[in-house]
Amino acid sequence: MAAGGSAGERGRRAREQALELARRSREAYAVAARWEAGAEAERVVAASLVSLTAVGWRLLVDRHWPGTRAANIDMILIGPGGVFVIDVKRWREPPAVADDHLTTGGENRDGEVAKLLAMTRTADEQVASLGMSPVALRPLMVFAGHRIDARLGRVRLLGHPDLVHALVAEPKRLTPALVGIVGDHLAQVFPAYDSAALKEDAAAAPAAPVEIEGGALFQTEDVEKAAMESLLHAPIEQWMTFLDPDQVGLARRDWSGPARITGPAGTGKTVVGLHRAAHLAGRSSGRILYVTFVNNLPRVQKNLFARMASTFLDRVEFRSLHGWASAFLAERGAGLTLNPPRADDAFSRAWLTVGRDSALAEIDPSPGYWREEIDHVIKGRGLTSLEEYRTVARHGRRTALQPAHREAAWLLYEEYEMLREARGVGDFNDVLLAALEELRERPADPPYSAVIVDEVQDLTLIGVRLLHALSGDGPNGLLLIGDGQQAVYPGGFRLADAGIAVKGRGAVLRTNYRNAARILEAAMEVVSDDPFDDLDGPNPNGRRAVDLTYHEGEVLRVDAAGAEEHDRRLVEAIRALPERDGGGATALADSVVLCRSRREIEQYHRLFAREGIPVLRLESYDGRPVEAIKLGTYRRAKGLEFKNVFLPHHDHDLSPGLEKGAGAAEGERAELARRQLFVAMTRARDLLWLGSADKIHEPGRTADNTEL
Ligand SMILES: Nc1ncnc2c1ncn2[C@@H]1O[C@H](COP(=O)(O)OP(=O)(O)OP(=O)(O)O)[C@@H](O)[C@H]1O
Repeated sequence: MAAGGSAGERGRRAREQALELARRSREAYAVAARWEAGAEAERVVAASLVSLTAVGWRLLVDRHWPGTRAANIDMILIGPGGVFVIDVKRWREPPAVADDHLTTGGENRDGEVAKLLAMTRTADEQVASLGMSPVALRPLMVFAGHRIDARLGRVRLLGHPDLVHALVAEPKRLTPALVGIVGDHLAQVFPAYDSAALKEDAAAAPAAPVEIEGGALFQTEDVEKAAMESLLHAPIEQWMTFLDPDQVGLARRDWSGPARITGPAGTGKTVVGLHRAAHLAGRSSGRILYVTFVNNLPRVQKNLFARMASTFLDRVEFRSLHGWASAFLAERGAGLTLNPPRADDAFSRAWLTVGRDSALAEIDPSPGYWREEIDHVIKGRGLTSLEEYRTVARHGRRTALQPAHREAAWLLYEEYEMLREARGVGDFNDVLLAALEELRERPADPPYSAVIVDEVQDLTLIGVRLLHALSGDGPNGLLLIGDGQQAVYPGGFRLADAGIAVKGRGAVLRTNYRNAARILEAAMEVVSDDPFDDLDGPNPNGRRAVDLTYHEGEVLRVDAAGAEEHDRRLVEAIRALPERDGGGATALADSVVLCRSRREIEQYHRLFAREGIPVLRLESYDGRPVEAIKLGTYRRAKGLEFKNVFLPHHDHDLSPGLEKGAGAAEGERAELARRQLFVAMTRARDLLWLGSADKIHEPGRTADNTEL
């Protein structure tokens, strides 16, 4: 069901709200008449805002600006749509916005914008102490007697006829109780200059309704339309406005150089990253790059950001690392033909020629292990000579290599490079290497004022170097967010290898806001014995201290006698979702089936098609609700979350045979498989369905694990 009830119900509520506002506007006009003896136009502005108090808003008028001797803030408006710091302007000539400047009658008025922004920053401090993010606080310039609806950076500019419906249309951020709490707090810290000037509640004023000269304060139909629009949007989630004190502190902190945020799964790292992007966008006019490894995540993050801080949407670029690097190279006219299948083919040939029968087979006879060695260790670290490779610490790779193995691996790498170049194609690492070279020769223009990297643990060293080259070491320039326990690619590095120093600029989040306790416990069980690497060193203990925010949840384990029964029970469980969700018809929208391989995905896609269950592949998912079950790989699910998560054959890669008596390389593979499963399990908020079958159809391993 769409947000806010049925269409008929929404329409009725929107109409009621508009009529109530129109009725109250007459009373408000009378109140404003006593407050503002000045011009008619100003009285109308005041009356428009006072009338909003009839539908849950609170108005503070003529407040003292703390920290100044005599300055005042015209008004502060607190309501369902957030908090607005208001400056009322009575200009003879209409306001105009062009090229990021405010003018009137050809005169520049940027100084007044700067003053309003400075006032807003004081209010930012105050709301932050309540755990409220500055994204919910907006500077608003209202123009008496003129029409305008524009933005200038963070500042919204509205003419009085556009005022009421623009505010009513704002998505819902604050509940009535929160309007009260925030209003009381702000009333205290911004004391009234002359409290007798205007009663905050127009209803309490003993004024008789009067007819307003020149007609109504606003068009009732416009307000009705705006109220409808607001009701159509789902209310903004709580974390988009309120954070815990640690999170607010991190989002607003001033860092003198590169910084780093870590924390176990679901502790709000991305939430902080998004709020920080908004905070930085509000403080400078530069562009901000928000980058992550997985391809579809930027779309999801962009949509979240659009809901929580639409004002800054055009200032923050959400990109995947490879997407950004490819576009950057294309922009510079640097020709590199990215062709992963042909690069794979070059690798297969190289393996057959110099790998398969070499010393490498003693360690691991499967080419996949060595492809990863090249992708993540040799090329991924930008090594250029065997000498370098001989001594490099292969963080995160558990298998020790003798000199003969390193020599053989290097030979394989050189053969691969030769064959790849002969084909005239590049792989994903080549894109990053070329972008880094290009950037070192000709820096980005204009440069980014900040680069925020999410899920940094999935990047190769070259990827991190590239982003560091983009951001530099300046204050608040680079923020690395991630969690080594969720690394789903082998081979790591230390920040020192990338030349990045974060000493004294690191923080750890510890409160899990996502998973129900049972789900987190089941996930932790999988990795509790595995040490993991976090960019600044090894972490010996897989079981980490996490505070939980309590909510109900369930882990459903299904042990089927065979693959057929397993799949039948999976389909049954998916069909039972609406009932579980109390008859809700949108259960599929917040549910996902995650698989270990692409082949398994194809298999389940066919099954769901046969069963008439609508499917949306994660490649096409952008975070907006669609009434279809999502389907994707564990890796593709990085950074996402769903109410219900189904993991068919979840334990297939964890069979004890794989760990016991097997070589170190297989042990390493099993550890990686456990970590990937951990990531998949921690995507679930309320329901985690874990399927296993005694005799299953072997879906096979994909040779290519790349998820780009
Ligand atoms: N302050 C908060 N109040 C309420 N909910 C919150 C808060 N912070 C985060 N959340 C919730 O927790 C969820 C997880 O947050 P987020 O995705 O930022 O975690 P994460 O640490 O990046 O997770 P992961 O590393 O597993 O991807 C969010 O989607 C949000 O619903």
